[in-house]
Amino acid sequence: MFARTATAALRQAARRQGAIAARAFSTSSSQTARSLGARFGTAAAAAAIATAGYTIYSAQTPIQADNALPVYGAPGTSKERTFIAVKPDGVQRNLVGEIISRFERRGYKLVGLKLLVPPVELAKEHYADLSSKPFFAGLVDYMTNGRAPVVGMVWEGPSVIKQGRIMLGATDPKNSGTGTIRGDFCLSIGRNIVHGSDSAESAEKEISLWFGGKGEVVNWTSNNEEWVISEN
Ligand SMILES: Nc1ncnc2c1ncn2[C@@H]1O[C@H](COP(=O)(O)OP(=O)(O)OP(=O)(O)O)[C@@H](O)[C@H]1O
Repeated sequence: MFARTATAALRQAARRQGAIAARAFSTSSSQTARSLGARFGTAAAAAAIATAGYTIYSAQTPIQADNALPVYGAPGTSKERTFIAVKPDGVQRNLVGEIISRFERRGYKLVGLKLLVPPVELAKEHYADLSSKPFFAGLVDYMTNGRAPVVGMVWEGPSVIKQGRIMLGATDPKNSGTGTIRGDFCLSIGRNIVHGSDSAESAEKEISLWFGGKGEVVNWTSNNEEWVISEN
């Protein structure tokens, strides 16, 4: 679907510029998208498909450029960031919208979002601290076997690392309180539907690992920020 969207954007840009008659843009490869963008000029280059997990990079100027801010944000400030993932069981169970909605309604800002089947090496690196556990192989397979993708997200806001973990609930749903995501939707530790960074160090590692590509995290200003974040 993303490939079709990008292709449509390229077609539209080409028509606007009166550049080249419409052609059959049937491919979705990033290389082709980029070369089409180059051929059709700046406007068409606004849509290009990258190889990693159907991420779409916009060539338009970011809404608010903040080049000094690393992708993992600034822990301890209102620009603190955490990595939250909806695991394959959460995607299968149609809980992506519910989970996004909880973070949005709390007031946190979505600054990174992607849908992907993670490569085995990525999952192994993500869970490297669990590599000696008996469930490690099963955990990596469940995350990477492609029976459903993972939705990776970066959320930003004050105390989002700690509060994100509270919103998720205890790792084992048997111990998760009602009102938490796991407490409301899960029964088993092997199918606990979400992941959240557990410290500033984890957030830095995980955001860099999952969203390290150029432009994958977007700095932007929410119009209602002053209504959500203030010490008066
Ligand atoms: N005993 C277990 N049996 C099966 N799977 C487990 C077990 N313990 C942990 N897991 C899986 O490994 C994941 C990572 O475990 P960890 O101890 O790091 O907890 P967590 O940080 O709360 O979880 P996550 O990293 O997914 O947010 C768990 O979310 C769960 O999916």
